[in-house]
Amino acid sequence: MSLMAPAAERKLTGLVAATFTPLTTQGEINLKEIGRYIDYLTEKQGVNNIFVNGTTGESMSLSVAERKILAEEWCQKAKGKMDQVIVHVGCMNLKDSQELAGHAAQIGADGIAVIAPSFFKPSTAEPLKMFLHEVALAAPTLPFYYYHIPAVTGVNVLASDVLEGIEELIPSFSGVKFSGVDLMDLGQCVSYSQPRWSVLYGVDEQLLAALALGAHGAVGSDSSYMLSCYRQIKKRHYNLSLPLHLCFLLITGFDVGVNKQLMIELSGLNLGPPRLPVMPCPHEQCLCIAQKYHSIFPEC
Ligand SMILES: CC(=O)N[C@@H]([C@@H](O)[C@H](O)[C@H](O)CO)[C@@H](O)CC(=O)C(=O)O
Repeated sequence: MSLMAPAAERKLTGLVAATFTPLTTQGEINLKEIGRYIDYLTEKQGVNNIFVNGTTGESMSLSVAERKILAEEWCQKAKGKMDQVIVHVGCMNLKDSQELAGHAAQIGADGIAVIAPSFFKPSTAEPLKMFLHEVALAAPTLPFYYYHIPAVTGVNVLASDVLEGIEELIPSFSGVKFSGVDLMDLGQCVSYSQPRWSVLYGVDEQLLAALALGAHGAVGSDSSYMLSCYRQIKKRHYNLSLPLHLCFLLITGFDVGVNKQLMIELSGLNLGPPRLPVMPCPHEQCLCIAQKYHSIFPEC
């Protein structure tokens, strides 16, 4: 019997790694690498919490069946090694999202996150909250996080408007993964946040500002390979190196393909290529980014 309190009683804080989805060179999901990935995160990066099948994990390019198999493998391999596994279950339609939410509950996930559907977009907070409510009903006891990422979804509804009154609609509501750049909206979310909620920031380039505004932690792809580095930065007061590194990445053209390749270079994991339409990173560009990374963080 586990002595750990149920996830609903464990507030999610700190740096949560958004994981990449390992694929084979033929583009099929590669379950074999997940155990090694978890060990790399716990042993080399000191990661305790993961966020799977999100943007970094290319969830929207995966089938529902693939997402289920992956979520199951992440949860199984994380047992006894990670504190919490949050599974992103948002899809373009309600039925698939509900199916994945119910599945996440069955496989012992510690929480679910849901993105706004972005083909038929909600134009105000109300229909979005109704959508989130319907998904939450499929897994009513699992901590529920709203995943706000307006630059990707094109859903320009303030996260703070979504949060207002949501605890009455979704009793399992546990916070927001805020991947927007509007720090005023983030601040509003923090001030509206209930004691057991987590406001987790997701734009790594602005993480320091978000923490200053009271965010309780972060969910980011960079935590997969930079967490040990963040600790060095904290120790040595290199506060500016982090945005510097990330800004360099952005200038050189940063997307999931580049990010995945950088993770492969730094971790040695076999993560394979991204799935179309995301293109793999040209080898030269990746070497150049890895070199820059090592020049800014020689000790990492
Ligand atoms: C659009 C995107 O991929 N954003 C990343 C960031 O960590 C991002 O890679 C970083 O800020 C560098 O731009 C995360 O917010 C994504 C994330 O947490 C997820 O996988 O769901």
